[in-house]
Amino acid sequence: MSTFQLEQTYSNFINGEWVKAASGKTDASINPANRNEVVGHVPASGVEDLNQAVAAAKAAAKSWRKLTGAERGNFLFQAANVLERRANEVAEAMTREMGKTFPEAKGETMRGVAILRYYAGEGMRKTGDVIPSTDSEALMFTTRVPLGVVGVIAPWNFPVAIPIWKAAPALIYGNTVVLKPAQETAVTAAKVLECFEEAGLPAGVLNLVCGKGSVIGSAMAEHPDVNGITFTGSNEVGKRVGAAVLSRGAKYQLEMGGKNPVIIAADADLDLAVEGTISGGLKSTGQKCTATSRVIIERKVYDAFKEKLLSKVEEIRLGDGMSGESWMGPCASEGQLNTVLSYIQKGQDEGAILLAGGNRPDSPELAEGFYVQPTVFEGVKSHMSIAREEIFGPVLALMPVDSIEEAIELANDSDYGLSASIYTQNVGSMLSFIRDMDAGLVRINAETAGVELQAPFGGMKMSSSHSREQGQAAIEFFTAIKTVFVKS
Ligand SMILES: NC(=O)C1=CN([C@@H]2O[C@H](COP(=O)(O)OP(=O)(O)OC[C@H]3O[C@@H](n4cnc5c(N)ncnc54)[C@H](O)[C@@H]3O)[C@@H](O)[C@H]2O)C=CC1
Ligand SMILES: O=C(O)CCC(=O)C(=O)O
Repeated sequence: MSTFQLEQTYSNFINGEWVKAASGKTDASINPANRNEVVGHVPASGVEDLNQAVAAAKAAAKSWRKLTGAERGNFLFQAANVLERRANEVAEAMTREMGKTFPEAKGETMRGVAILRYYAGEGMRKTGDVIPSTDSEALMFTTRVPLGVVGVIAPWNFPVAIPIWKAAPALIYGNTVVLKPAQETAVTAAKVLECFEEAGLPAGVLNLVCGKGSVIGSAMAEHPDVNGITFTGSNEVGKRVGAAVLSRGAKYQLEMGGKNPVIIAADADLDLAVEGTISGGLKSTGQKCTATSRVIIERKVYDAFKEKLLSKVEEIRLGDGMSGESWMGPCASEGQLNTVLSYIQKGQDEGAILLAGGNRPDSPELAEGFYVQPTVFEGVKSHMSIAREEIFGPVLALMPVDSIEEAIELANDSDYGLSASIYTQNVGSMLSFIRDMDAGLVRINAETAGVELQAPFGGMKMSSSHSREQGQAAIEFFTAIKTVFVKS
């Protein structure tokens, strides 16, 4: 049972208190499934609100870093328990704010719970190594220290999992945090913060400041007291954030776009491959950085695969994510819908052939939502915009090839390198793909999307700053190594 209530007014969470933006201004967060529904009112904060949050985080850092990892872990375990208890409410906020279906939103919320428990346990694990010194009377070892205050700039597409997979490792390794969520999903972020509050996290350790990216995000990147920034979002903004943080000598981590390919080999299990292509490309309305967008098919099975794919795409039910009938919800915002529609138009203008979808649905009950039909193109050439640029929508581009070598070459013909998958039964093809595919995640007989919280996540080329998030890899960003030499 969800206790979520519409049209509440939310505040920033600074130094353990819920406070309005100093200007008193708010933005309405609306439901992309029905633009007339106001999900909640969220603060439209200014730089002075951010400054207060950073000051609170800086003050709290002194005592937070002195706690043992186990003590910090206990707070994360408590937050996980509260989030688990409130999972329906948080998931409903997410579905209403950004449109993904309720089962997907619930799954993501439970992933947040699992991430919190995973990092709670990290508080008890080793943080250094003993290294033999050339001096027989000395002890030399490494230890790790927190960065200090970490700024989290999060997107709207995973409004629970991404803030948690950034904030939880930051906290367990002794940092304090200021979270700037995407304004589109600030209600969901406030719900997550309520869970930490209920868990009794000390004041100032985790703060929330909602507002425009161009105001709060960029001020955070430039703030002299923010020692590290972890960002997920577009390439354009990511590069700007990275440059601003680098110029003042702080640390940054960027996770950005993808143009993820799936290769369908002639020996693939085609039913499995169709299922993985649809799930990888169209779940969450294609709004995942790991979403499948290029479908590279060996010519021998091109027609058979296409036919099976199109018949499954036709069965997809669009609708409000809160309805059990819906398989695919709307785009997260009107801006995102317009971006997707403009790519569909560009695809046609550049000569690709539309096989399915391509428009907004015509049913009257979907007219007030930001819906677009699941869309499939063929005749897509590598130079076309729909083969090169991240669309972040439910659009698949089919591309035939004559061999696995050509498939891998085409798959690598991209500025991005986040995730890639191949469907094949042949061990040789699997090994070539693992070796030659330039992507941070390579997946065999599995869809491109869906990362596991205990494994490193990140991309090659333009997809990331070459760092990795999640799993034990997170310690590399959220701490600095100290080499200690001791002699009596
Ligand atoms: N890699 C991923 O998971 C994501 C990729 N995207 C890509 O980005 C495109 C645009 O989506 P947006 O929401 O506009 O992404 P965005 O990059 O503008 O937003 C991501 C985060 O950055 C903040 N931000 C915006 N401008 C900023 C600035 N100047 N300085 C610091 N922070 C700033 C936003 O408020 C949000 O919290 C999508 O179509 C998609 O291609 C978007 C969201 C997630
Ligand atoms: O595929 C996933 O589970 C994660 C995707 C992701 O990190 C993103 O879209 O930002």
